[in-house]
Amino acid sequence: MCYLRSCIVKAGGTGRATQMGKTGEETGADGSMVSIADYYAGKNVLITGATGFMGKVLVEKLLRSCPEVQTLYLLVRPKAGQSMHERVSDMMKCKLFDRVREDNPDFHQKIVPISSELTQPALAISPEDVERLTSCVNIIFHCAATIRFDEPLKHALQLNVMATQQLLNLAQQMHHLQAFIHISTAYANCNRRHIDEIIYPPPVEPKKLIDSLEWMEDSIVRDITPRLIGDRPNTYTYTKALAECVVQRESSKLSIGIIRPSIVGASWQEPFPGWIDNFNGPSGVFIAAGKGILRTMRANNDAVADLIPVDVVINLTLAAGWYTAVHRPKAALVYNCTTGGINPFHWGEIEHHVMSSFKRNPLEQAFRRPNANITSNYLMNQYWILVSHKFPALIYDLYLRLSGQKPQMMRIFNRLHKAIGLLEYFSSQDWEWNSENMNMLMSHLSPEDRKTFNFDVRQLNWPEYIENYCIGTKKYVLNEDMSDIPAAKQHLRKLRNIRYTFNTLLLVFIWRVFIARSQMARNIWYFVVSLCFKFLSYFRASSTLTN
Ligand SMILES: CCCCCCCC/C=C\CCCCCCCC(=O)SCCNC(=O)CCNC(=O)[C@H](O)C(C)(C)COP(=O)(O)OP(=O)(O)OC[C@H]1O[C@@H](n2cnc3c(N)ncnc32)[C@H](O)[C@@H]1OP(=O)(O)O
Ligand SMILES: NC(=O)C1=CN([C@@H]2O[C@H](COP(=O)(O)OP(=O)(O)OC[C@H]3O[C@@H](n4cnc5c(N)ncnc54)[C@H](OP(=O)(O)O)[C@@H]3O)[C@@H](O)[C@H]2O)C=CC1
Repeated sequence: MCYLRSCIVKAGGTGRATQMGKTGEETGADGSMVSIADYYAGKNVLITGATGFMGKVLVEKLLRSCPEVQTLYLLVRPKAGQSMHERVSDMMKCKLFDRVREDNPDFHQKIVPISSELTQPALAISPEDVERLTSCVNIIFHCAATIRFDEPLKHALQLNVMATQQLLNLAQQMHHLQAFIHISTAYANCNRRHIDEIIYPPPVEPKKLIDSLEWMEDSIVRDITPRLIGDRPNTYTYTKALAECVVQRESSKLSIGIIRPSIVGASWQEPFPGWIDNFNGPSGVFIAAGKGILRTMRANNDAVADLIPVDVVINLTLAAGWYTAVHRPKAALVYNCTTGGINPFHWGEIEHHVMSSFKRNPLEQAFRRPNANITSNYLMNQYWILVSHKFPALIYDLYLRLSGQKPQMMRIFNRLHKAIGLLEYFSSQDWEWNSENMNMLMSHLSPEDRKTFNFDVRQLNWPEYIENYCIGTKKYVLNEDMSDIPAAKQHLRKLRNIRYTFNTLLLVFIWRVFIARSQMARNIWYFVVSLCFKFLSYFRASSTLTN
């Protein structure tokens, strides 16, 4: 991590290294503010994290709604045996880009991948590429991050904090840079209940932490991590808070905007409703519930579920890029991008709508009928984990073993428990975010831009959104076909019949055991049977009389 320390020292030591590019294009010929699409026309944009969930949506929206944009430079690394070019070309083939492809089949010509590994010295960008970027980039969107909650602290620090610092260093060498937009998270300060659009003092001086961790063995870092992160739940929120501080320190040299989305979910409207491509956050929980695997989770029914659709976040991000470049605010502007204070929806309501949506549009080959319940009671949750997760998993694994297959259900449940254990912190409490800057930004948009770059979540209809979200997980995450819904419904009916049969057999068994042992149980049984007989004979007699 030696080079990382040097880059932070370097950044702190340099004077005003960058002359923020002047364009003279901020206002139209008549003195009015340029529209967002007009602003991006002819601009060169640098994007990190473009292969990720939000990065892809950002690239798509820029190409579709700002068709005159000059070039998108994407910092990408080779991964899983695929070269950077193969990765970008695969990305552009994905369904998300269908609308752009229709409008402009040659859109790929605007995309230039740049090889970069963000955890390496100088971001591992070649000198030629550095030259190219510093001479032409006008705006940077920094989306790359590790969003894993269980990331070892050193790695989270390298990617979320140090890579951000290195990118800021690069930004300062850019001759025509007008805005640097950093994607943070609304939970960077989740140790507070009320969160304003300001950058709070960091939990620790980032440079000091880097210096101290540099010489430490990974095992020691692991041991002291809980002490370091203190009242934050994971290394992710901790390092994102440090990153904000690092970004803010450059705000005298660069025009900076910081976007803080809450829990980013499937798209609301654009490019089509329900687009989602991963298991992160609530998506994995929805899928596990839809497959009938997840039956119980700790969450507060009445706590606000601060989900925000990905297209809303991206529209706000592009608008913030425009505003930052045009207005050049003196201090970094923070935009809390949340729904809770504007159009609240609660975890209890989410549970209800997710369940009813998966009943209407079931997933294929469900393990059990979808029926998940959330509870804030720890003991209750543990009870249901035992009865509804572990017991069925044991039985199913026994069945797999007996039929000569490898048992797998217990392993799946263990992973599920680990994942939901990490999410429960966020579903068991609520936060209040101030969103004045989001409102301020909206008030600066022309009516046309407000439509094209819509981030007005007051219009969001939650039940409809959740329905499209669930369908999106089915279609785009699990690649299931909607035409298979009748078969999936048939499968659910089969599962219901199996359950009824199993329950009946269990009841008869328990009763038989009970009856064999107790005279009182036998008496009750005869009494109930004779009552039924009497009722039946009365019913038959009265129906004969009426006829
Ligand atoms: C009825 C409903 C009721 C609702 C109740 C409430 C629900 C919601 C609750 C609360 C949501 C709150 C969320 C707060 C958010 C904060 C906001 C942000 O700022 S950041 C974003 C958040 N970040 C994360 O969500 C990362 C969380 N994930 C992780 O940290 C790790 O993934 C973890 C620890 C959960 C699991 O790690 P591993 O190493 O065990 O597993 P791995 O490799 O990540 O994935 C597991 C399996 O999933 C597949 N998988 C993962 N992503 C995939 C993809 N995109 N496509 C296909 N498969 C994928 C993988 O291939 C793997 O499957 P194979 O075992 O290999 O078969
Ligand atoms: N998803 C959410 O709910 C929320 C996300 N955010 C923030 O939004 C941003 C984007 O999140 P999201 O799109 O969901 O995350 P993803 O995990 O989907 O994407 C992360 C991106 O970062 C890139 N990346 C990671 N490590 C490196 C590396 N070493 N070198 C180069 N690139 C790297 C990934 O590239 P590769 O494909 O090569 O791995 C990928 O493109 C993050 O900053 C996150 O903190 C904020 C709030 C909520």
